[in-house]
Amino acid sequence: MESEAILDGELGEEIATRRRSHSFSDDYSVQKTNDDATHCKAAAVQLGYYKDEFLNRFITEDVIRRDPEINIGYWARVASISTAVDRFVLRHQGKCQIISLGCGFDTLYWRQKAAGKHVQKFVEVDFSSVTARKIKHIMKPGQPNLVEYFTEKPKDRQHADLHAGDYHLVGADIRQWNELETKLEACGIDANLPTLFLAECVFPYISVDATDKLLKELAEMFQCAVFLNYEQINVTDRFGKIMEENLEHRNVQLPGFAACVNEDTHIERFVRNGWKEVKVFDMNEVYNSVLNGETTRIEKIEKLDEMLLVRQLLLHYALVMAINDRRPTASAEEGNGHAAAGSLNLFASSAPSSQTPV
Ligand SMILES: C[S@@+](CC[C@H](N)C(=O)[O-])C[C@H]1O[C@@H](n2cnc3c(N)ncnc32)[C@H](O)[C@@H]1O
Repeated sequence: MESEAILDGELGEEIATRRRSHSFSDDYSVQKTNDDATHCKAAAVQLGYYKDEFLNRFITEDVIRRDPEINIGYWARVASISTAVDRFVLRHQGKCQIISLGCGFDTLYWRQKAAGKHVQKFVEVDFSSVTARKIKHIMKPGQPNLVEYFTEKPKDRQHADLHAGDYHLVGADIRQWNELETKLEACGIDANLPTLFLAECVFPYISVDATDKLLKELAEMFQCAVFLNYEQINVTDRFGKIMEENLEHRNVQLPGFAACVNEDTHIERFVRNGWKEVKVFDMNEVYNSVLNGETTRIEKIEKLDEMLLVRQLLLHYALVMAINDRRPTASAEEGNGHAAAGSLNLFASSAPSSQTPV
């Protein structure tokens, strides 16, 4: 029972209304973070940090130029996630599914398809107000035609859900497990198929309890899953505090920051919710190893001669990789599309594993 339900009469009604409007305004500010992320990515694309021919389809306003360290930060974010996703898809030869939680206007599905990389199902989830806007952009006329990439003609349900063969976009609050589970079922998700979950700058906006519940349910439901979580780390130092204050000025609360204190807090969150192996890669480490084939080009784009600010920014973001493989064949040799659990670390070949595997 909701706590306000035990207060009857006018007082109960007033408290209920105040609580609802507070939570709506918080959620609205959180949803706006998607616009910011989309615009920052577009600014990096415009300067040539990376290619994304699809992003413009989701932009309706002028893109403002950002500082070089922000552009590099966004490039590193997109490039590292794409690298990990590519390796997962290749390892499973496409016999897998991807579920992106808090997807915003991300274009990963189209970038993957344009590069000839297919998975059996690609599901994106966000608040229904965000997915409804994304659907409008997907369906509007113009080039490139986003609908052409789907394996089936799109069916739009209640303006916030879209089902189109290999692509699904659904509106759900990921803090509400029952709602999310129902939506995943409507997409025809197969809990026995290797599954990659993505959360790119999403969990900071969600309470640790709610994220715990979500991670636990996913670990129980899926037989073989990898979770890629990109978000802040080292948030209790001066830089981290400034980052938090900046967001709070925009009315964005960060209840999930408690799990972003250091590597241990990131690892513990997954472990206590049933994920078997967890690794944390801080973005400096990723920049120096996984991405080092491109960094010379990247640093030339805006003729960066001072890397201090970039380093400081990267020190405050991490890519967390968690694995949970409960298939009976999990310990078997790789083959027939069944990769062993330990080999699912998607940076294994290129990043030193200085973190303690769990
Ligand atoms: C900073 S944006 C990132 C968007 C996208 N992942 C990216 O990196 O471009 C955070 C996204 O998480 C979504 N989000 C936050 N809390 C959510 C929740 N409880 N349920 C569904 N989506 C949520 C927001 O609506 C927003 O689109």
